[in-house]
Amino acid sequence: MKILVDENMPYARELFSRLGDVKAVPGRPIPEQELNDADALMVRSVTKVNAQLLEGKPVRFVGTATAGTDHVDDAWLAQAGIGFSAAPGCNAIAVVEYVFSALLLLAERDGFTLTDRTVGIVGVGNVGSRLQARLEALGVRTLLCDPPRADRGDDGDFLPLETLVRDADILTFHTPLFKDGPYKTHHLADEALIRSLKPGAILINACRGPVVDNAALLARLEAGQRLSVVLDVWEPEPDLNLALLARVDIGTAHIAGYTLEGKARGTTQVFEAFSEFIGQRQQVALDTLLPAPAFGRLTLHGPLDQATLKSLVHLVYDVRRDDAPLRAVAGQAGEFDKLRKHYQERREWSSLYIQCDDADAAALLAKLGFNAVHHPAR
Ligand SMILES: NC(=O)C1=CN([C@@H]2O[C@H](COP(=O)(O)OP(=O)(O)OC[C@H]3O[C@@H](n4cnc5c(N)ncnc54)[C@H](O)[C@@H]3O)[C@@H](O)[C@H]2O)C=CC1
Ligand SMILES: O=C(O)C(=O)[C@H](O)COP(=O)(O)O
Repeated sequence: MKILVDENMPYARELFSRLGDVKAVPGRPIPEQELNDADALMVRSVTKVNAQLLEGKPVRFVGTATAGTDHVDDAWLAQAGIGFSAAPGCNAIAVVEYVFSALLLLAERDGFTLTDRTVGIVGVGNVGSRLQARLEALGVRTLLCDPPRADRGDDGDFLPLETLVRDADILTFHTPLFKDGPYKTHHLADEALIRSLKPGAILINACRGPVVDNAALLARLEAGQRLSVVLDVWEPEPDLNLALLARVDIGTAHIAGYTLEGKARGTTQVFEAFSEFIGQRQQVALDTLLPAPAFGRLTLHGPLDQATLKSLVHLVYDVRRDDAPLRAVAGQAGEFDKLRKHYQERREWSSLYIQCDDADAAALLAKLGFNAVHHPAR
């Protein structure tokens, strides 16, 4: 059995070779001749999976090691009898930590305290709900918008998008990309929405580029609207608008979800789904795959304030590490994808073991997702 895997999928060769012959290939563009004798295809978000790619090919299963599935025509796969699995939630923690890294940076630069700000979260799924939990643990007020969940009667105080636009100081988008339908998210942040944001607001998009109308955003920034912007995703990718990149406060190459843990979870989730699909069910413990992190352990003396939290967060991941390289190469053919392919290892906060002599600091850091314990000073 031949299993084609995207070369940007850590641990794929190691895992899938338990089930068949593995060939690693680029995802954009994917070498289509490799599909002529492939039984299974494991992709990431850069590969469009549809009839045009797979009609008449022997592929019986497609896995995508991603949370988003807008690159996959799952309705066509279903009618063609091709099995399909995504990796919901695999990189949600990574995206949350990206957002925190950006917010703590802007807070220090602009001299504000996060607990004095209200954060509007649009899309309260795997990413949005974890972001809400961590912000609330820190004492930050959140406002939530998720019409599909509200319509399903899920627990939660879901508000109309207009309320978030009116009341939030920070508006962050974590929805799928729906091009149409009752919950359409394409250009959800349009000119009118952007214009209505509070003066000095922060707009974050770490879901899919077209959820924010990039041309309208650029026009508002060029018109002098007081707005800070964090963009991890662009309209379009990989050929983002250079004028927009020059105007945003933080700009990165669609790497918010790129922790090693997040990517490894993506690979293991599709591996487990495929093993089940072929009747050879296997499960993988993530910690058997991951290497030891660069920072093992540290001691925190005294209480946790915002500046200390920023130091800890940025010790693990500082978003500037990804902003500068994008600005350096944007506009050069192939460089956006190269940044993503050769991504420097990044870990999650849980990889940092922190001994705190202050019990409240330990409890808060643990709630935020660090591996923190209280260890009284002697
Ligand atoms: N930048 C990156 O590296 C990453 C980007 N993503 C993107 O972020 C999206 C969200 O990720 P997850 O939270 O894991 O997905 P999820 O599917 O768990 O959550 C999405 C939430 O958005 C809600 N939603 C759908 N339509 C909406 C609308 N019109 N208005 C408001 N809410 C709406 C859904 O009901 C759901 O609760 C993914 O679909 C993916 O496109 C995800 C991971 C990494
Ligand atoms: O999971 C998702 O959805 C994402 O956006 C991924 O983090 C994107 O990574 P690639 O699949 O494009 O490598």
